[in-house]
Amino acid sequence: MSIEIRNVSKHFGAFQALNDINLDIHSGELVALLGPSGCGKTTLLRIIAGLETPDSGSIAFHGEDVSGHDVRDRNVGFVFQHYALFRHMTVFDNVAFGLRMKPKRERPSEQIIADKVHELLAMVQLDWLADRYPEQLSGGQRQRIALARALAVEPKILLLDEPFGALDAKVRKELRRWLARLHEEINLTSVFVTHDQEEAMEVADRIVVMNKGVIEQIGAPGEVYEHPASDFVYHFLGDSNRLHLEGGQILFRPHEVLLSREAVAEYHGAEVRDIRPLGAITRVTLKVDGQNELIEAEVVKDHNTLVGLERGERLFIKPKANA
Ligand SMILES: Nc1ncnc2c1ncn2[C@@H]1O[C@H](COP(=O)(O)OP(=O)(O)OP(=O)(O)O)[C@@H](O)[C@H]1O
Repeated sequence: MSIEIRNVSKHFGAFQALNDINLDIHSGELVALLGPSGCGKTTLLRIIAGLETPDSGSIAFHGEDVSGHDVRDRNVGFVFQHYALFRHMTVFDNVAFGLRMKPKRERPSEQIIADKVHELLAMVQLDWLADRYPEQLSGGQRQRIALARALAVEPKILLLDEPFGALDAKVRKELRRWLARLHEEINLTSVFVTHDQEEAMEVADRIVVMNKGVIEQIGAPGEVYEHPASDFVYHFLGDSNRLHLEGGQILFRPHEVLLSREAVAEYHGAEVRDIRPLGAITRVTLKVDGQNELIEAEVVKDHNTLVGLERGERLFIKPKANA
């Protein structure tokens, strides 16, 4: 099911949270809304869900205007960061909840509900936890159960608001990959809010970069990273360095740098301030002559300039030509 967002604006008092948002999300797509805190991501997600009403503009699902439809009639699933499971219910009952709440005419039999719940729990690979209570689960397990619960009513659209925000880095990574795989298996349209560019790059088919209530850029992860439409997008999508030159400046990413132990024409002399091995790469912090802003260079850990390198030594650097 596709989602068409047309000229959506939203104020909270004098504050404009969304300013004339236009966005088409294709059927089966996994789209990330990415931007800094307060840029309006959650507000847009809530408007898609029907939890919030825009001041102007419309939302259509597959061409049908749903602006006037109540949240219950939109058939969307949610997974929100703090959208807790019901504490007094087992995992099984949590996942069954949405089906049991259906009006009597549409409600499946208990047997069909049980089959469906076990199928969903198997899909999130947690069927063995069916009889547990939420407090007996880890954070990552709870998020997967929340996802199973959201999927139980077979929504055509799934909305995720920082679903992995509260988890530690390793579990987040596992869950992200798992979500991307799951998304390929069941043909859902999903919109995913995050302020973490790595999360958006890793999971999404397309990224919508937002800032101060407007969309700065829409594109595939590689596209927005390689061809940022604005300085804001460039800075938001990854670490960046600024080298001041006579009559201008160059922006470049930490990996877009050439290093040398010897002075070379067009290279800039710099003092090594810090050397951080980060696994496969090593980050070197440099103070370039004549500028106070530090530069971070990232090179493979066995790069020849790193051999025996110590703080305080001199290196020579040059941003790569395509930077
Ligand atoms: N109900 C409300 N009343 C007043 N202001 C609100 C309300 N909801 C949101 N806002 C404001 O609108 C702006 C956008 O909020 P929103 O939650 O959409 O941001 P966000 O991009 O999701 O940020 P975060 O990443 O911090 O969740 C914020 O400045 C927020 O304070």
